[in-house]
Amino acid sequence: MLNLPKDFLEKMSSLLKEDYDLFIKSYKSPKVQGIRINTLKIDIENFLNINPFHLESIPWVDEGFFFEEKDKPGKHPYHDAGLYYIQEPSAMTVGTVLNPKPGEKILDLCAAPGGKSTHIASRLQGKGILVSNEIIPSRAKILSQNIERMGIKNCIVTNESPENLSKIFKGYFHKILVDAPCSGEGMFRKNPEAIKEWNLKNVSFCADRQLNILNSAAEMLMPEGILVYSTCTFSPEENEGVIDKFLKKNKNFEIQRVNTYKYFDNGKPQWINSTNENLKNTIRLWPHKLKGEGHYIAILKKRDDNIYTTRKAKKIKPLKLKNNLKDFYDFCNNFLTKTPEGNYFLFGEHLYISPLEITDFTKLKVLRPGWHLGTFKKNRFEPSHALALSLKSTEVKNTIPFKSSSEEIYLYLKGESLKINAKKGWSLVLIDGYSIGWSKISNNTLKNHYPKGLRWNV
Ligand SMILES: C[S@@+](CC[C@H](N)C(=O)[O-])C[C@H]1O[C@@H](n2cnc3c(N)ncnc32)[C@H](O)[C@@H]1O
Repeated sequence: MLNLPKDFLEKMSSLLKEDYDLFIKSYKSPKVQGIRINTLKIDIENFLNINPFHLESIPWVDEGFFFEEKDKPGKHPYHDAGLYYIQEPSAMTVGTVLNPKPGEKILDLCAAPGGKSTHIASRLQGKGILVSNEIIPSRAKILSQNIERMGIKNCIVTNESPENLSKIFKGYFHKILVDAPCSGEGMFRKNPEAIKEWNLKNVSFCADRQLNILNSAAEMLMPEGILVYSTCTFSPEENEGVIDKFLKKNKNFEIQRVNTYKYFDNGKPQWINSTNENLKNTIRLWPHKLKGEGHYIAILKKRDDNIYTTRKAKKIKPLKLKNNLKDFYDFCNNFLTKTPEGNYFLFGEHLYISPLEITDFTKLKVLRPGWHLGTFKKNRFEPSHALALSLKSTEVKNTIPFKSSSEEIYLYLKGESLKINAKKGWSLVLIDGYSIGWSKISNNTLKNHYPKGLRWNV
């Protein structure tokens, strides 16, 4: 049994009353774990046909499945191929509640390590724009790697404060997710480290910070836009309390009912002595009521009051470096069945396609300005790992198909060269038909282009 703080236990006992014993009992059961199928790469039925794990459907998320501890999906090559994302089952609810639709412009304001962003991207199905932002640089890097691993093309990764972002993107987004930094009470079972950082002072610090983040988010939403707020904590101050304060200041927002599922609980206005009965239309997920950890989710809708207009942004500039593009076109003609098209954008020697119609990145810290296609080297173009992971086998001329049961796939992931009888040039390595990385063939040898930092060393 975890060593939970006394103040926390007293507070939960006074809030939960007769449910308290059940709640405490939930800390004796093991944490629940899930994978979410990346439908950008594989549909659910096809995944279930090749599934090597012991999976059970998560009833409230179409793409979600519980797995068993012994499965270790993080250590299977399918993970490296981006066929799924390991995500806590309650956390998967947030992407479902946001309900992204292809073509929408969506901001994930507190995005690292990327669970919800990768869910949003899979629902966008490559259409629309996702801006994934993370304020902490090291975490933003991990976010960017996860966006790459999942083969996402239409995402920009930024490393900014919500306040700075709001200066650039006024009234720009259809939907914004604020998955706020919180006191993490709902994750004590999954991440016991969070227990050490918990105290009542921190709860109130988190609540103030959450309100500031929400206020910045509100400015970036277009009229009729949807703002989803979520936390992984139980504390009413950080949940109903933050929403109540936000609504008092932002009169042009209203709560929208979250579709409930039989194991979800409703928000508790009585816990913050609020008269706003609409807070009951927000939801709480409890570890003693479902197979998942603690979460809180609210949907806020912005009324059309015409006070915000989309900022006039600079349009994408066409590329001037025609010679350099020739190497890219040569690569596409030789090795792809179709040239990727869109707003080409050069970031140093790196070629991207930006999903944004604006390029005013000068005032923003941008880690990934869009779909990374590759790098211009001397007299040649080298395709990127991001391009490999986003391509389907039918989109390239040459493939090296390995089975997940083969020895070769493990040798490839370890970065080894292999003797192989295949056509000269760039070839996409596949695992059971799904892209996992590049190789270059010459003299019947596969030169390994799996990124050095990702190679397996076991
Ligand atoms: C709950 S986590 C996000 C988890 C993520 N949405 C996911 O599903 O993988 C909250 C994130 O907010 C970031 N954060 C911390 N302070 C912040 C601030 N002042 N403004 C915005 N984000 C902040 C944290 O670094 C953290 O990565």
